[in-house]
Parts: sequence; C-alpha cells; structure tokens
Amino acid sequence: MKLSTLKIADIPRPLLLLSLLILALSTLTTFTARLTQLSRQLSLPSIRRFTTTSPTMSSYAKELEIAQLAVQRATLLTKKVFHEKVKGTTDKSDKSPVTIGDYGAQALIITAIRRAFPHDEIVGEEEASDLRSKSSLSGQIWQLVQAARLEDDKAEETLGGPVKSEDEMLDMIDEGRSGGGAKGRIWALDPIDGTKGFLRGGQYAVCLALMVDGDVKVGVLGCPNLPIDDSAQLDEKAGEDATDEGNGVLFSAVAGEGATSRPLTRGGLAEGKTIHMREIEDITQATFCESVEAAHSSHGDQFEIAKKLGISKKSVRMDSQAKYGSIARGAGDLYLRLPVRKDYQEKIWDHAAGDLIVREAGGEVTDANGKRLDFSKGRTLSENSGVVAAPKAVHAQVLEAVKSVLGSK
Ligand SMILES: Nc1ncnc2c1ncn2[C@@H]1O[C@H](COP(=O)(O)O)[C@@H](OP(=O)(O)O)[C@H]1O
Ligand SMILES: [Mg+2]
Ligand SMILES: [Mg+2]
Ligand SMILES: [Mg+2]
Repeated sequence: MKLSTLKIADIPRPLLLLSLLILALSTLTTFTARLTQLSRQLSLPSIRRFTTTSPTMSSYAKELEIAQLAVQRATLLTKKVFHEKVKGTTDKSDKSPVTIGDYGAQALIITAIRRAFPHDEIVGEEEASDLRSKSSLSGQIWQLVQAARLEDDKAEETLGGPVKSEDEMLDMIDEGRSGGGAKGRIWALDPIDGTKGFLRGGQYAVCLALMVDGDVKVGVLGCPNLPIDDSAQLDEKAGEDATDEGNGVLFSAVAGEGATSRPLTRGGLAEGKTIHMREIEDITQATFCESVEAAHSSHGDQFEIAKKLGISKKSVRMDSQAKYGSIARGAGDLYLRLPVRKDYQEKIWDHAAGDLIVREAGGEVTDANGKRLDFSKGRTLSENSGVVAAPKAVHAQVLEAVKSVLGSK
C-alpha cells in the first residue's frame, strides 16, 4: 500500500491509540515546561506550585544546585587561605579587614552565577578597585582562583567552567555592585562572613542567597569549621580555635520547601538531611548565640535579655552566619544581635541566607521591634534594627524580653 493512500481506518487500532497517547503526553510535557518557565519569569508562586510535578522537585532546583556547588567550590579556596599564616589582609575604607580569601571566593561565586543566570543582578560585599592598583595581591588571588576546582568534572561543568583570566576575575568581582531593591532576581553574596573570625582562627561562613522581588527564595551557607554532625551541641568554646579538619557543613533552604544540611565535600554534593530547630520546653535552658566582636552587637543588652528570660548558661560567642545555621539545626536555640550604634545599618548579605534557613527550619526571625527583615530596601536593612531569631513557639517571649530591656535604657 502506498503511504499517500494510507487512511486512518487502515491503521490497526492499538497502534493508533498508542500514537495518540504519545502525542498527548508530549504536548502536556511541553505545555507544563513552558508554564513553569513563564511562572518563573513572572514570579507567580501559585502557578509554580501547580506545575511542580513531584513534591521532591524544587521550584528553584537549578538555582539551588548552582548556589550549593558555587559555595562548596569557594570553600576550597577559603580553606586554603585559612591555613596560611599570611592571608593578604588589607583594610577597606570603613577600616574593616578583607583578605585574598574574600576576593577569591567572590570571583568564583559570581562567575558561576554569571554563567548560569546571565541576567540576574548581584549584590556582593567586595569590589576590585583596590586590587587593580595592587597587582601582586591580584596575582596571588588569581593563583588561588585557578587552583580552586571541584574534584568532580560534572560539578565543574554544571558551574560553567573556570574563570578564564586574571582580568575576567577582577571584572567578576565588580559584578557584585548591584544596588539591590524590590524588583527582579538579585543574589546577595558574602564571600567570607566573619572575616575577623577567619583571621582569628574562629568560625566563618560563605553565604549566598537569591531574592526575587525582595523576598529570599534560596539560601546557602558553607561553614567549613562547624561539625558535620547536626546533633553536636554548641558549648561556650564552640566559636574558638576552630578547624576544618573533620568538619564542614553546607546549609541550604528554598522558600516553602524546608531547610537541609549536608557535609561539605571537595567534589559533588553529598546527600542532604532535613534540619529543624529544637523545641524548647523550658526557655531558661535555652542556648543563646551572639557575635564574638563586641563592636558588632551589644553584649551588655544581650546579657540582660538572657537574664530576664532566666537563662543562666553563658552565651555561645561565634563569628558569622554559622550562628543562624547552628540554631536552625538545633545545636543552639536563640541568636541575638542588638545594635551597638544607632547609625549602623545591617548589610543584606550578612543575613539573607541565614534568615531563610532559620525560618524554613521552624524559626522566626525579626528585628528588635518584631518586624521581619526587609531585604527589598537596597544593600542594607535600612528599615530594621538588630536581629532576634528563635524557634516560632518562643519568639514572642524572647521579643518581649528584648523590648523590655531596650525600653528601659
Ligand atoms: N557595627 C557593626 N554592627 C553590626 N555588624 C557589623 C558592624 N560592623 C561590621 N559588621 C558586620 O558584622 C559581620 C560579621 O558578623 P559577626 O559579628 O556575626 O561575625 C561583618 O561581616 P564580614 O565579616 O563579612 O565583613 C560585618 O559586615
Ligand atoms: Mg567585611
Ligand atoms: Mg559579613
Ligand atoms: Mg564578608
């Protein structure tokens, strides 16, 4: 029989039904993929939820994978610098320290974001202008950046390959100069949070978050010096004499999908576990965390607040967003950060990832007035004052103590 004379009636029924089924399935798949893409572009969470085909498939699966791998790769570089006696430290215009580790990690992470999401904006803490006039420092960072490769070709391929040249490295660092804001997709990056801890041999974190229209949707914290074991409880020495030997944890969260921890590796991503804050039955037994640096938060006010809550245990002093990660997995309970100076505005990159990870683990994060942290105002949290993070069930009680201590000053 000639093909041109073939009639539908001539096709065997089972074959016809099978062809129709394949056609219907492929049309549905294309439609669903297009709808998901559209909802992502338009930031429509309700459509996104509807089009997510399985409960384990994240709405921000690609963003989460890139963010985790980019942070993991950057910790290869920071760990190397952590073990060096000389860390290429310079002072920034605000007199705060920055090291070759901070610059190198920022270059690596921004390169990964640029390759995967070329249209996204990035708010990064560091900028390259000082490096452009200090070629020996820039050369040292370039050596480190070239050496920082994940021991997993597929993971490197996912990140879009290495930084191509020293010039590209400097340009990538400067790609972090977005002013932030309430519209569109903006990443907040702190390549080394807790630089003072990093220099002192304490805790530090590599922090990355994606905000969409001012809301944090994805958060990742790489904490090379925290124990892998989620149940390892913090004691008052936890923030001192830290090391990455046998340690290293990668925290992550996606809005509405919970928080996870997994061991940091030198290659691809390890298996993750869901984490939760601890349920506190008796607030007097809570472990509270605060900065090591007295200039970053008021140790005096925090002591008074703990006293008011009946907490007699000494605080755990620890640098960086490792505090957020630690309370999110129930290794501690509260994080208090009350302002020392009225004119200081907290930076979004110091809180975006930690805020989401704690909230997704069952916590509540507000400022000292009980307002949610507002990441839509630019590079700083200009509408907020301080941070109060606690399990949901006791947050109101903690906030009451905060207000009472601050109100009586
Ligand atoms: N006066 C101040 N009040 C609050 N935070 C401050 C501060 N001066 C600097 N910081 C921020 O505190 C961060 C460290 O927080 P912590 O004390 O929890 O480790 C620093 O991040 P970097 O180390 O990334 O610069 C810096 O941005
Ligand atoms: Mg800094
Ligand atoms: Mg920081
Ligand atoms: Mg920093």
